[in-house]
Amino acid sequence: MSQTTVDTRADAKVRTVKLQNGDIFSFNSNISTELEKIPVIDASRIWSDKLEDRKAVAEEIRDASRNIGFFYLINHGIDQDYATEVIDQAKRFFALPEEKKMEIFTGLVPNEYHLMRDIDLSEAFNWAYDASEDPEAVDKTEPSVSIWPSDLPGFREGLYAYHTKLLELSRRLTRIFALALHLPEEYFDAYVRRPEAGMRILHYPEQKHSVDDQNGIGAHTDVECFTIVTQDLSGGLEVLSKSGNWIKAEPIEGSFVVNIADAFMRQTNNFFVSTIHRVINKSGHERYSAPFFFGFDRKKLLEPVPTCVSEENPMKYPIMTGGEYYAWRTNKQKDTNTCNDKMGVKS
Ligand SMILES: O=C(O)CCC(=O)C(=O)O
Ligand SMILES: [Fe+2]
Repeated sequence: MSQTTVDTRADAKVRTVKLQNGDIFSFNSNISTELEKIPVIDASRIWSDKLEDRKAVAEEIRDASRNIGFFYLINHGIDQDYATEVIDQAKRFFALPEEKKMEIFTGLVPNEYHLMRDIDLSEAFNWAYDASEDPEAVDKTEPSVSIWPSDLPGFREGLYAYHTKLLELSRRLTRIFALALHLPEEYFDAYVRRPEAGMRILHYPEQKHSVDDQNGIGAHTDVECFTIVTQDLSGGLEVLSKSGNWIKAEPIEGSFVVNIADAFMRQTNNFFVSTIHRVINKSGHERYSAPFFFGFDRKKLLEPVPTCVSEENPMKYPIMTGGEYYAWRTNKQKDTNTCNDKMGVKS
């Protein structure tokens, strides 16, 4: 996640948001609207044996990914019990005493307990890809890096049961994204044999302050290829549309909210858009969510997608591996003020 600075002073002429990658966006009002809608896509066809079905759903995903960078997936085929279990485990974890949670606070991202109450009103627990929980892992001996709370039986198991399902869905979605980019279906397969697949559970206490003074999570874009968000029924996720309005991503029971993230926007030469979003919990009660951040193998070169570059539209970014990009990006996050980096957009 890339946090931002938002200038929303009452006397500010234009409201702007500055992302960690240096990009500055303006928006009309800090108040969210339901006037624009995020597309709802029936995912049952991604599992169809018929290529025409998979291509049809890919076209819907293509439109959503380039126009708004966000869409809902319904009928995705993952049993609701997995999501319910993860939200229940989140409630159990965040209800632990502060000292207990701080035992696994590392100050590093990811793999940590993460307390953001000073800036944003939320707390998070992150965990990483684990080869032993990936039925398709290429190297089952790869050591696990996540840190787990002690004395919480069933916690790790409940989280990974869902994580493993989302991994399978994401590999399938990667194929659909290849079709969406008018490439052979297997085009990205080699990038996701050893994917990045961090996940987090989040707890947002009810927010009392105004949206100008506080957010659950401030305006940001995600870092990897795409994110799959499971949210409870509280509402609060908002998306900044191209027209400069904050659109509510209203909860749809049993659905996922999927959004394009920065690495995919970069690889598609800005054809897909990584859209700014935030969370404001004014629901009157606590909110829980579980985003899954899916990315390509850090060792692979993030080559430009061939259908997104041409002589008239050359690649806007230097080509680097996923690992180099991630290192540059996390460094950037530490220093919001440096915008002129050779690794960023070509001038
Ligand atoms: O809680 C949510 O609905 C989204 C959280 C999010 O955007 C993030 O963790 O990057
Ligand atoms: Fe996000």
